[in-house]
Amino acid sequence: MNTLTAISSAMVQLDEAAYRLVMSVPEHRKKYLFVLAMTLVSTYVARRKLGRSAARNPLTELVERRRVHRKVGVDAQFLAQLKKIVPICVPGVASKECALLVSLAGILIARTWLDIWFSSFNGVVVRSIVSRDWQLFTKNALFLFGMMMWPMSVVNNSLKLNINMLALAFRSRLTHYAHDQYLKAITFYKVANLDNRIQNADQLLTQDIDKFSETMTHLYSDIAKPIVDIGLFAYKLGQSIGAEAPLMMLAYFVTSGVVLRAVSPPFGKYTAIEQNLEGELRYNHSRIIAHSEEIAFYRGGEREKQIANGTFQRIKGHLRKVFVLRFTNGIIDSVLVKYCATQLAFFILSRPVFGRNAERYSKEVVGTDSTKIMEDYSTNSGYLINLSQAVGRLVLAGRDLTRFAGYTFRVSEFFAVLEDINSGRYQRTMVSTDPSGINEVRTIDQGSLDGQIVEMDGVIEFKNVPICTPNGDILVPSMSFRVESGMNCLITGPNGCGKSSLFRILGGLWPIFGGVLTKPSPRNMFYVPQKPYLTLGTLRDQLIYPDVREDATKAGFDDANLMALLGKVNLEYLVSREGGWDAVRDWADVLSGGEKQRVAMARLFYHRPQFAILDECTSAVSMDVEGQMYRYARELGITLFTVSHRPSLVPYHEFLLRFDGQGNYEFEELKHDGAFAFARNNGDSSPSRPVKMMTEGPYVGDGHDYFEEEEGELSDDELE
Ligand SMILES: Nc1ncnc2c1ncn2[C@@H]1O[C@H](COP(=O)(O)OP(=O)(O)OP(=O)(O)O)[C@@H](O)[C@H]1O
Repeated sequence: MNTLTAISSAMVQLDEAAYRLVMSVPEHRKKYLFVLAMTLVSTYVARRKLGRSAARNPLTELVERRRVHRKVGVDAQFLAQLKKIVPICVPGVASKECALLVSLAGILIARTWLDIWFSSFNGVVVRSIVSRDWQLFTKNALFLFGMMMWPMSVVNNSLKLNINMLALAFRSRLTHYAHDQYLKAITFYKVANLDNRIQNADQLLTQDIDKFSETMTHLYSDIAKPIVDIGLFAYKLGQSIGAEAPLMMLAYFVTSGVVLRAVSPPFGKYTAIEQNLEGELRYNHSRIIAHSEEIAFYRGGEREKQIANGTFQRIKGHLRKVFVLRFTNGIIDSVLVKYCATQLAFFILSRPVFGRNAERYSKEVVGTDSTKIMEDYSTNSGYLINLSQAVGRLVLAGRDLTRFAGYTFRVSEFFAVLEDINSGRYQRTMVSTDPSGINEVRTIDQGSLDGQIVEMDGVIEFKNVPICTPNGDILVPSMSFRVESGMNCLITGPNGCGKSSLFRILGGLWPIFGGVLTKPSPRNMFYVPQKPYLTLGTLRDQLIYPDVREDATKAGFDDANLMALLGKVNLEYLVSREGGWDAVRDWADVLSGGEKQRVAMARLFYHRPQFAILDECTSAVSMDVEGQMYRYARELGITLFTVSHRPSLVPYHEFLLRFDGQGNYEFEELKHDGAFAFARNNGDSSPSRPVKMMTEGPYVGDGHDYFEEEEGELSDDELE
């Protein structure tokens, strides 16, 4: 009993102290103002520092430049972005996400009801102890609580489960949407190569979408529950102490919320910068993994370390300053949201005893049973704590909202870029060469370009088509030539003259700025690059990529047919060496350079397109196997466009397209000797060749024929 009396008298004293403290605020005002002023000054200084260092750091500068007119915060732009993303997350009232949102709301209400129940239950238990009523105590503390612990436990854990499921459902919707848009046609290529607004698509597709979904779900519960709590606890408190109690508390929180909003730094913007910097570091490391062999040969570890450390240093600098900012901001938060609110709570709780109606309360409610004060104090403080926590969560949710605005900005910008690209528009920032140093942002709308594409089988024709980079830089002002099915064409020229660019235009990767390009549909054209792409999956998957096994079966290919194709590139041994067609390996590591190129050629034979673009794709293959592969391609009726500097390939081509690297080109028919005749006589079914020469611009040969000299092979002169 002594302990209980001590507790109860301590509480009364605490109340009195709180009352006196509140009453004596004018004396303390100076101290409060001093602490507040100091905190504001340090916040301001940290913000200034962060702003300055962000401007110094080149990557942040880039981010800033791109966002120069787009402040990230909780504003109209944020709402507009959210309005676009939310329908993706919740597609309709009949969706699973809507059901999860409703069930989450139900669980939140149940949780609030349990909190209310617990507050009054607690009061009764305290009273039963103070009044030494064993029966009342056992009935409540043991039996009633023993029963209620089950629903409380179930509700609390259901809340966690529902929140996780909802976040996963949002993430799933967003990820599928992003995959659909990003992996549609060749959008992923355009994001990386044509448009330069998105730097780290991988991070956006994984981490940012995940964070966005998680934050949105938590914000829903952190906003919806407090709102319900505020209504219910304010009502209960009003019933118990009087309407002025919840009103005072709410008025205080609104005021402190306004102050907090005014002094809080733009954490949303800092989150966006942080995400960009993190993406940069991840990119550094993924590059090291992808190019480990080259880096190892160069002994480039030290240099890569410098680059990675430099990026990490920028993250560290940024985070340090954000942490300091959070610290100073946290002080204001705690003082305003926690401690000042607690003072007010003490004052409110003392109202029944010290307030205007203290006498009436003492006579009518308490009477002779002073333990009633204890019960009311406990119950009311439970209500008040819940009310304060609810408001506190709501105020802090406001801060999370700015972080959420950062994720929303990144995700919505990504989706906007994907939408732009899918509707044929891309944007590039051109690095300025003029002294003003102002970089130009150029938007290119493919729909408004003059170039025209005509789809026709059996022919590839360039008619006055300029070879331009996506920047609009002209490599060849106007190009015209025609190649029909069966007429192989060899392309040569110095580095950087536009050979691959021609293919990128032909393959539809780059836009066509003018003229008319006639070509077969994409499925009748196939590209074989110098560094073959090997997919994740089995050995069979490497051969039939991008088909899957079912497609291969439908096309009449079983493992025996595939083995025959491997035979055409002398790779039959691969099946037994790697453990069968279903073996799954990291193919980029287990195959040698030449083997990779031969697998890529076998893939070409599997697809058997009308036209194939071979971009130095046999550079690592021995010449005898190379010849064998070229002959087989002709047998299959595949017309080849080959970029190569090897004269040994001349016999397999009928035309030569030479770039001079100055914007001129020459398209000429090759005259062959016996070597060519040999090649043609091996199953050549080409139609008669039109002899057509188109030369654009004043082509002046520079004496260099752009063929490498190969020992034991025919030189260009010999072929002529
Ligand atoms: N994505 C791009 N955006 C802008 N310009 C590019 C892009 N890719 C290449 N270029 C530019 O186009 C020019 C021609 O490049 P291309 O790859 O066509 O050369 P190439 O003739 O194939 O050279 P190489 O023999 O070295 O492979 C280069 O100067 C390069 O700077």
